[in-house]
Amino acid sequence: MTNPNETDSVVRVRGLEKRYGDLSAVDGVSFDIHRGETFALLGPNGAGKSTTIEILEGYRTRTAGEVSVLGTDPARGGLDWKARLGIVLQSTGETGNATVLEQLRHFAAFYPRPRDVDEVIAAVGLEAKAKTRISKLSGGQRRRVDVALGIIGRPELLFLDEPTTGFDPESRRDFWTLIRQLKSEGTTILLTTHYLDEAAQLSDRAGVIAGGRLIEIGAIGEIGGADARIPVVRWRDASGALRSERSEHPAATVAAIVAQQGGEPRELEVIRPSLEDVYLELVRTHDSAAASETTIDADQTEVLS
Ligand SMILES: Nc1ncnc2c1ncn2[C@@H]1O[C@H](COP(=O)(O)OP(=O)(O)OP(=O)(O)O)[C@@H](O)[C@H]1O
Repeated sequence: MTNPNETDSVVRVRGLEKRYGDLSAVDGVSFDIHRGETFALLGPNGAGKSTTIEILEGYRTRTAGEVSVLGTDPARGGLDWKARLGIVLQSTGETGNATVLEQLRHFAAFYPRPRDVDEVIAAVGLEAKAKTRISKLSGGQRRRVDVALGIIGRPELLFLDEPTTGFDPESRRDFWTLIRQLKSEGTTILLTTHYLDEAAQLSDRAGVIAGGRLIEIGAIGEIGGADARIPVVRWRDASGALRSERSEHPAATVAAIVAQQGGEPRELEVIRPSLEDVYLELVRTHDSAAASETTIDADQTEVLS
């Protein structure tokens, strides 16, 4: 059956592969991003996130697979297509002699329907630095310039590759407000981040990529499956041993422990696994499966040789 949303896919990726020599950096990845949604691509260092994003942005060629971004193959995207994208690359690129205001005005002129430069400067919290040279800004402030440049063209699709690296906690919260505002205006967003709380706060859906493969995809609250979010009750029992039990009815479990121990259990806590807990478990399971596959391969090589 066809996915009813499939026709509304802003990004459509099927069987994407990227090899660097012998290394398979992206290995058969498929996913869609629907209009207006925020999709997080999560995964450990070297998983293949930036490679995937840069292929979608038209910055990297692919080895195999089909890709469509705003209805166009990025390998053949022209200037009109590029003007519909907003891109915040992983590395901080802006170091020039221009001031924040000059740089934004300069870039705004490339787009047919740019946002108001002063509004963008305010949105990224750089009013006090508008007339400062970018080379004199702190790392976190330069990152805000990157974000400002990414949104100045009023993009339909915004790529954010680790956008808040180097932000202080308050700036991250301000950034989240900005992203929510862009989302409410209908912007489709592809986000990569190592801050799982950020992904949980901002995204509608997420894909987890490890070793170049998509190991999980789904609604942000359902990643890892329903069981992954079952609360865990932890306590220290009468012998001093640390115990834990997953329970869909944690209050009843706690009551049973109290009854059994005849009093307040020591160090009692009820934890609802966060996206970070679920993500770490997924990646750990993937790593141990990949390690045992390697062992099996090595064993077979021995038998065959
Ligand atoms: N230009 C390149 N030439 C060779 N190998 C590369 C190149 N770019 C990336 N790789 C390799 O491809 C794999 C995927 O890299 P990629 O940058 O896509 O990972 P990532 O998921 O974005 O990681 P991070 O979270 O560290 O940014 C890594 O093993 C990396 O070393």
